[in-house]
Amino acid sequence: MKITEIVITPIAMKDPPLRNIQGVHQPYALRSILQVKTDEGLTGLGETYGDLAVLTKLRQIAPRLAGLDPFDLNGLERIITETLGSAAGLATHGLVGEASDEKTLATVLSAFEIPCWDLQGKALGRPLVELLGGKVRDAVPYSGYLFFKPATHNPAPDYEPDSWGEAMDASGIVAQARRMVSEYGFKSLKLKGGVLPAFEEVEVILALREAFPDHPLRLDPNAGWTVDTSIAVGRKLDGVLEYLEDPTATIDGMAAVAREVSMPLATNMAVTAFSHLPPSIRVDAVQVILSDHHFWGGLRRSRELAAICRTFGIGLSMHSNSHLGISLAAMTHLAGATPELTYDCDTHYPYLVEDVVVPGVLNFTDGAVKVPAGPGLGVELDLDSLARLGEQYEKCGFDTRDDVTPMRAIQPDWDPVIPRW
Ligand SMILES: O=C([O-])C(=O)C[C@H](O)[C@@H](O)C(=O)[O-]
Ligand SMILES: [Mg+2]
Repeated sequence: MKITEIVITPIAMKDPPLRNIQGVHQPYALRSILQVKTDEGLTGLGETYGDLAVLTKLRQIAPRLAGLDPFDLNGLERIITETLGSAAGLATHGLVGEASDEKTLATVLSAFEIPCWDLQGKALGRPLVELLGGKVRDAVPYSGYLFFKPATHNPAPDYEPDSWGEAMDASGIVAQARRMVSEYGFKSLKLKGGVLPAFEEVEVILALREAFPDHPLRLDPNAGWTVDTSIAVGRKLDGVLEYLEDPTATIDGMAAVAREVSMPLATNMAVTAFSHLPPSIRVDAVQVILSDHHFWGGLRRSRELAAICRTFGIGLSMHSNSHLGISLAAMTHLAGATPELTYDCDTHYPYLVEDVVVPGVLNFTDGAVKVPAGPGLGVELDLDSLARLGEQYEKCGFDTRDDVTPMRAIQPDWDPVIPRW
């Protein structure tokens, strides 16, 4: 089997005004959808970031992959490494740690690796989970991801406001959690923090604890706090949190907090590449790593990360950014075959109102998504939806994720400073 053509379609999907330390989500989230076509008539699907900097790199690589066998993942990596060379780091939105050449290569590799896996599965007539060693679980549990949010974007886009309404205080977040739990059955809850002053977020967590006595809870202010604030919050939430995620920036900062608090510290900001592991392990900076195949280099690399975590006694969870069904399918196959992944994975999927995959395969039951049974990723591309979301991209008026500018429309003097509290 040989790759003959790669079609890359940037798309924009409606996204609610979700708040975080940087500001607020734009009215559309951007993704790139990949169709890798072969001489055998099979098409492998992929999904990654839609930011122009990523898209440009994908377009640079795509023509060079003509003739490659989708089973040759080492060959894929070689072509990408040779083409990008010592590529300057991709600009990122600041919520997944520092940009670096290592992460640029890992991001681009992952974007093309997933469609190759999809092709391998399709060629063999086997679901991807079987190519990764077989199922260790039939369904992958996800956590309910809670966000502070205003009711509408400002200015409001020309589509119906999202159905989640405003959630800027404890009662709004508890109501959001109730809907997440009743509609999706989530068994754990994660609050995106860094929005209110730290001790107000503590009160929101305590309200969640009261409303959901048995749900493991997580709080993630995306490095919005100083070391001292993080320690004070950690002490106050002793026995309440399953883990505290990225309270403060840097490996040294996390290590200083970890020495003083009882709960595990988790990260998708301080340790986001293999080169971060030795310095982090040396000082026991983090006890849980949120893997993300989109920037850790794909599924093979994610499994290598899992092995390192197992070796060093580090827990493994999974990070998400706003994503569509192709990414959810890849996350579910990976988690379905990775025994080290013992924490419920993150997902933004409940906030999605439009997708490029044909509905029916990816459903949440009791908070979990069944590992798709069809060949490869087990999801089918809906070409009409792809075209519509592609048109939406052309019209949306931006080509890069930016949470700061829309926040300044709400608060003109907004400064996304870290740490804030
Ligand atoms: O765990 C995290 O840090 C994230 O999920 C990063 C995301 O970008 C989140 O902050 C968001 O969607 O605003
Ligand atoms: Mg995080």
